Amino acid sequence: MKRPKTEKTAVQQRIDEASKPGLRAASRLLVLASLMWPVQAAAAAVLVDRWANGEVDGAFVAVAFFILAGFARAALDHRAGGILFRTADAVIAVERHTLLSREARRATQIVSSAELAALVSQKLPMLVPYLTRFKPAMARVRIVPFLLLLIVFWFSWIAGLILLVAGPLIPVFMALIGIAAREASNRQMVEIGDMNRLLMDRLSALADIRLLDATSRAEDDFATRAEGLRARTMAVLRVAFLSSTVLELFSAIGVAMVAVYVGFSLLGEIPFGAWDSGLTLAEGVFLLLIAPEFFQPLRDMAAAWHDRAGALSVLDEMSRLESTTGRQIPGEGDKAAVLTGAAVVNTRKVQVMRGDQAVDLPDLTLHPGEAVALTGKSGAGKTSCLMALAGLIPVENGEINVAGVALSDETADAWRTRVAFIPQLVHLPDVTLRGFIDPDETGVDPTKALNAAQASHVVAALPDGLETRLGETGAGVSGGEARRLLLARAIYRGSEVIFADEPTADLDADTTAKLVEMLRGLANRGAIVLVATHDPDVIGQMDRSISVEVMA
Ligand SMILES: Nc1ncnc2c1ncn2[C@@H]1O[C@H](COP(=O)(O)OP(=O)(O)OP(=O)(O)O)[C@@H](O)[C@H]1O
Repeated sequence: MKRPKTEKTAVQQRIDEASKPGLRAASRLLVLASLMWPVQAAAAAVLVDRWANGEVDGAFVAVAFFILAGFARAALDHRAGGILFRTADAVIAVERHTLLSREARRATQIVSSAELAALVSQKLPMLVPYLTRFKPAMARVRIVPFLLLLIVFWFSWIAGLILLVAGPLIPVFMALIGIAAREASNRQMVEIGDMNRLLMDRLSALADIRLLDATSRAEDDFATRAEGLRARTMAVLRVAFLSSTVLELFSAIGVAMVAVYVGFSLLGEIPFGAWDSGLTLAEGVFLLLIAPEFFQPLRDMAAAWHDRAGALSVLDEMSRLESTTGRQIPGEGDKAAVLTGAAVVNTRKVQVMRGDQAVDLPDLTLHPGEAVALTGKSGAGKTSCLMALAGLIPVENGEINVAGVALSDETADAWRTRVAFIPQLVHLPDVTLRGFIDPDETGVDPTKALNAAQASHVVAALPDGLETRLGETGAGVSGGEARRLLLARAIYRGSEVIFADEPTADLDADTTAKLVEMLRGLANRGAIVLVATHDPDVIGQMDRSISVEVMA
């Protein structure tokens, strides 16, 4: 009865499918390359035989065969290697893109960004040795040893029998070791993710750690984690070394036994084993050269065995992530057909989910040219409302209409091109300020927009002005300055709709007044300006206000 195979996950099936043509082509070339060795072995055997008999006839032909087959083997290996690496790179590029675009669209993140970074940058590349070493080694194991066994049996049933007994022991032991390898790799993968999460967490809290005088505790945490990772990595290496040792042992015993048989047979001590009168010198040399090659595909497979275990752990993690469904940000995060309607915004009985909490949004209609304040108690749902209107969180119930169409997966991308969203906490990418304000590289001077957003002095204070790199590794700017830079970008790009979340928080009265004047100016020029705020002065200067109420 056939044993049921372990179900392949969707990720595994997709990767198998995508890598199949490349792997198939490369495996054919590799099998062909392996079969060059019997040609070389035959040429070497003829050469030794002629030399022992003092004949030179045909020696040059044998040498030529040996060299030509060697070149053919190297060329085939080289070509196969190229195909394999190109295939693996392409598969990983697609998987990385799929993974990042899916996780970027999640409304609620299910893994930390540190774990995701570890998966994308450290774990995904572990599929390369799986695709370039393990898979082709498996393909060769299925063909080459059997063909070589046939050849060996043709000359001697004893040599054939030795290989037949020693060969299968290797896969049996590898399968046993494989279980341990899989578990060790799983534990190592978890540890890599945990280490990255701890690193990100502690780095983002460096100032707090110093303030709380907890530096040595943080160091101890790291030391413990690093020790854990070291132990897990050593466990993987132990399994890898153990598998290599087992394999080397069996292949050495197999080759030695063939050598002993050939030696004694040539000395006439073992008169049986060959099909007729006994082995000739050429046949003996040929068998001696073939025996190690019989084990070579098995050795390659064993050397790549822990690559398989590592890759399967990565595939498991990818499958778990892929099978966890959840709410998604609407749209594809891609370019989309333009929405032609006037930028009127309208909501009806909209409810959004924030974590497990349902947040009800007020029914509202916004027209171009309006400056509106969004008010409400802290936690009432002002930020949620702005995000929903900008198409940054999905709608659970009700409907949002924008530019004459329902805000949906199909329309969200196009809508967002018309919207500028200014959050409370701005994440600045690691690009120059010029690149940040002008991502499409239009080359138009951003000075006017920066002046309008009260941000010109921010630029003046930066070491390289507009060419200063921002973001994590660049020059820092304050929260209020970052929001003004984002406003400058909205002005520069001519955004028709501006959703600003407490844009005047942390600003002095003078800057607040100028900023509000600027926002009013944008509305006067036809933009929709919706500002979430607690500031009564700001509320007073808007055309009207809409209140977000906490539902009972
Ligand atoms: N990422 C999140 N995950 C889970 N719950 C959230 C999340 N963001 C907000 N919430 C919850 O949703 C509710 C609305 O939050 P929201 O930030 O929209 O309120 P807000 O009116 O903007 O508050 P504030 O004036 O303090 O900024 C709050 O109860 C909040 O705890």
